[in-house]
Amino acid sequence: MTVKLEIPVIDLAGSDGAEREKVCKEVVRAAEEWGFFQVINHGVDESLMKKALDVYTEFFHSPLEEKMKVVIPEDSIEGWKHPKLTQTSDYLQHVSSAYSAEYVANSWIPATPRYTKNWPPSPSCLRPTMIDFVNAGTGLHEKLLRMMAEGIGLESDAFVKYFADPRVSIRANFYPLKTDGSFVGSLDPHSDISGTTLLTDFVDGLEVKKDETWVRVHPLPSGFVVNVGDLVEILSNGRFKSVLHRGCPNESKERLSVACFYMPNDNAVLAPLKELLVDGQQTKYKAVRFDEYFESFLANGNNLKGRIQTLKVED
Ligand SMILES: O=C(O)CCC(=O)C(=O)O
Ligand SMILES: [Fe+2]
Repeated sequence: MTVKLEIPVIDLAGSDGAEREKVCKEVVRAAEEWGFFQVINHGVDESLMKKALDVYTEFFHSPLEEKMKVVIPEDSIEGWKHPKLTQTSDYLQHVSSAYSAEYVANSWIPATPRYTKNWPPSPSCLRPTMIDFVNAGTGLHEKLLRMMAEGIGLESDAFVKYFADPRVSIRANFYPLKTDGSFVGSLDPHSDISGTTLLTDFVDGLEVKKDETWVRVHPLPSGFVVNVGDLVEILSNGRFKSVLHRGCPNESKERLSVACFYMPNDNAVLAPLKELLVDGQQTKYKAVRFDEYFESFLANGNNLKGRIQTLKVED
């Protein structure tokens, strides 16, 4: 008999009351064993999640001239990119070689001119929707990081304190339904550069590496798919896993995924938490400043787990 593997589903309904300790342990187990899980009853309004998918669906279906207004400029990674219809700048070359689906990526927090200038102007409800969405998403990221810390016996803010003045980015990936001869990209295997990532996605297509197999995720309509990013792997000294995953088109439906990345500010220095280096535990990662880690991502791309390997301390 083959056992069908599924990423864990965690109900957060009791997580602010008497059940908190139990739910924290479930989050910890999922972050250790899978690096991926789904959460339900997470407190983010389901209609806001649906609206976020709707505004991006409208964006991807808008005429080329509309999308070209926010095409990724030469010196940036923020904006819209289509692997066949847009140029790839030198700056983006390494990153985009591993990424071949049509996408739009923007940082929404902080809302400084560096980022706001390439926010899609249409549809007109995209900006207000996404501002609400990233604020709600930020609350959930913080909550999950607190639960991970509490679940391993640390102070609740042991992880979140590294994310003061965070950068919160959205990457919407579009996988149209393949009709004969038409181009449909996919997102090559990668780990995320974030602390944590929340994925909103109602159609199957995400696949997660578990040991040596690719496991397909079946997203629950009102749930978020959560994954541990490289930065939480580093902070937890490898206890929580930032695992490879890939985005595939669906065989019978158009598919859209909206990833919300929770990242620290540029100056944050990430290293395994001192509280975890007890009882002979050695540090497994070198300290790195977030802007430098991000630059290494731009310079080397997402070549599987290559990026985080550069920080590994030899045994
Ligand atoms: O589209 C997907 O299923 C994966 C999205 C993803 O992993 C990302 O945007 O980082
Ligand atoms: Fe990802």
